[in-house]
Amino acid sequence: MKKGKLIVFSAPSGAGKTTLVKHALETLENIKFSVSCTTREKREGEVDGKDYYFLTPDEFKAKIADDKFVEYEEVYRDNFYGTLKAEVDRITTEGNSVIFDIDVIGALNIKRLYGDECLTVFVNPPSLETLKERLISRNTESEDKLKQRLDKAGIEMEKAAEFDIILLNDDLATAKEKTNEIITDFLK
Ligand SMILES: Nc1nc2c(ncn2[C@@H]2O[C@H](COP(=O)(O)OP(=O)(O)O)[C@@H](O)[C@H]2O)c(=O)[nH]1
Ligand SMILES: Nc1ncnc2c1ncn2[C@@H]1O[C@H](COP(=O)(O)OP(=O)(O)O)[C@@H](O)[C@H]1O
Repeated sequence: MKKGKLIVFSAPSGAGKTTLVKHALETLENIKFSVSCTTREKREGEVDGKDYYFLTPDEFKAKIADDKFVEYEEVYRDNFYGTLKAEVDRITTEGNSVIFDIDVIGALNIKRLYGDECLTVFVNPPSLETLKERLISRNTESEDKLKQRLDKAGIEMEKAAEFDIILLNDDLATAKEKTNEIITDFLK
């Protein structure tokens, strides 16, 4: 059986990567989502084991000590996020490809580990102003968390050139179409 490949979507918070990754998962075959571990609080509508594995900081640290992660990061102050080795192995050995929604540093680390078997896609918002509007309209973050995410966005956008592909998410329908085209081409 052909082993699956890895497709990593990354972007500043609010750029739309979760929306685009969900669309790809709903409309394309043979790709599965790499469910990450996180210590952040569950948002309304999120499901443990589907959106994330929600862990306590102690549970997360135990997994670090047991060397269970391909990569992990302290993404925003006090919050850990990480990709489990077992998650990637399970999906690829089934013959499926893995799609990730992870931060910029994590994405570039995965690329370094998997090379040509991995495609990195940076989702670019049309502007920082639009990014802010999208984050406010998503209505998931407190004032303090919103600021953390916007502060980090500028630094993340400087890393865009290190990705294989930069995808503009302006008109949503166009970006969804482009997302599926990029993935289909890579998996050919
Ligand atoms: N390095 C790394 N980053 C992750 C992982 N899972 C999620 N992230 C990133 O952590 C950041 C925060 O994610 P989240 O709290 O869901 O907020 P959102 O990006 O605003 O929807 C985003 O950039 C995610 O892509 C992971 O396993 N590893
Ligand atoms: N092209 C777009 N135009 C307008 N709103 C969008 C677009 N893409 C995503 N959104 C909205 O912006 C918000 C942030 O998108 P989300 O996918 O959660 O971003 P991320 O996962 O990158 O943080 C959501 O409310 C989403 O519905």
